[in-house]
Amino acid sequence: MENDARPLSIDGLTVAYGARKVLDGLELHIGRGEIFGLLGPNAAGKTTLIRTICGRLKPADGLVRVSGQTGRDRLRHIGLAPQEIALYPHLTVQENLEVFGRLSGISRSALSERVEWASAASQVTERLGERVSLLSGGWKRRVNIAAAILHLPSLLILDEPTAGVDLAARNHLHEVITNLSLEGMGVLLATHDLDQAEGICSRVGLLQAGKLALQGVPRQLISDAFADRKEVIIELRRAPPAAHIDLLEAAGFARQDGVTSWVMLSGNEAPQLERLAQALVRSGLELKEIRLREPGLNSLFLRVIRDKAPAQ
Ligand SMILES: Nc1ncnc2c1ncn2[C@@H]1O[C@H](COP(=O)(O)OP(=O)(O)OP(=O)(O)O)[C@@H](O)[C@H]1O
Repeated sequence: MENDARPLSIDGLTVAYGARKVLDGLELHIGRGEIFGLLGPNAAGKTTLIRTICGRLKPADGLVRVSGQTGRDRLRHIGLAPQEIALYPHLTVQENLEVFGRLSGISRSALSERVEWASAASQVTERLGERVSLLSGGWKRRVNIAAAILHLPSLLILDEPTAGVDLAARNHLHEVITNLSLEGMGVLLATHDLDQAEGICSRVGLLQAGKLALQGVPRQLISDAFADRKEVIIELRRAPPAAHIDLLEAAGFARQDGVTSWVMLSGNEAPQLERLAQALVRSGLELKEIRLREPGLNSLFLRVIRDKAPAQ
């Protein structure tokens, strides 16, 4: 697009470490007010993509534009809240924000107003006077975001913003992120948490083989893939022996977590849970529970990853 002023516009991005291409012709566009969920298994290249957007890796090919700017000019439009908390633990929240504000080039006269705005937007105002080392993980993550937005970026990049925080703190962070998007920021949210992505992202993409394999609105992607089909979940009392694993796999079940939880996508007909449970018990499986679940992003991405994985 000519004069593309969207918060993020990436065309044909290829990044390699030596001969190994990690990103291969990737396309990604994030509009104002959009929260884009960057998903992908370990080593898919999420960090590589973030480092390239932030100018820390040089692409072999392609163009990254942030608010229409390329090269180093784009960097001042980016706010990055890295996965590792990047704050001075012995300084107070206010002192941290002042230091980061000065480092990002905010003038002394504008600094206190910006600190006030960023701390209100990240909901940390009540903790401004506290030392960062005394804050819980959830509060630190919010201060991390406040530090990233002081210079009013158009693109906010969040790398696993809720890693290691409890549910209440996670919901609070979601509120902060959603409010920032409502102010017009484009948000790139890298996460392993598919429930989180489904809950707050306007669009998501699965990074696989150097490209965004699936991109779209979460609910739409799920209904396109599954229509009205449901997932049958079974929980076993103990790990099944090899013969039973073969039997489960032959019936269409795949492992969920560990070896006692299995999932199967139903056909278009409503599944007969009772009959299925009886058949499993007759074949010797120690069934603890059987239930239905609506498929979600988890189910979709597991399916894509499995389908594309090389045969063992
Ligand atoms: N500096 C480097 N030199 C060589 N290879 C690298 C380098 N950094 C990353 N890689 C490789 O590139 C691939 C992508 O790594 P990257 O860290 O971008 O993935 P990721 O999706 O962020 O993973 P995770 O979810 O585990 O953080 C991996 O196979 C990794 O081993």
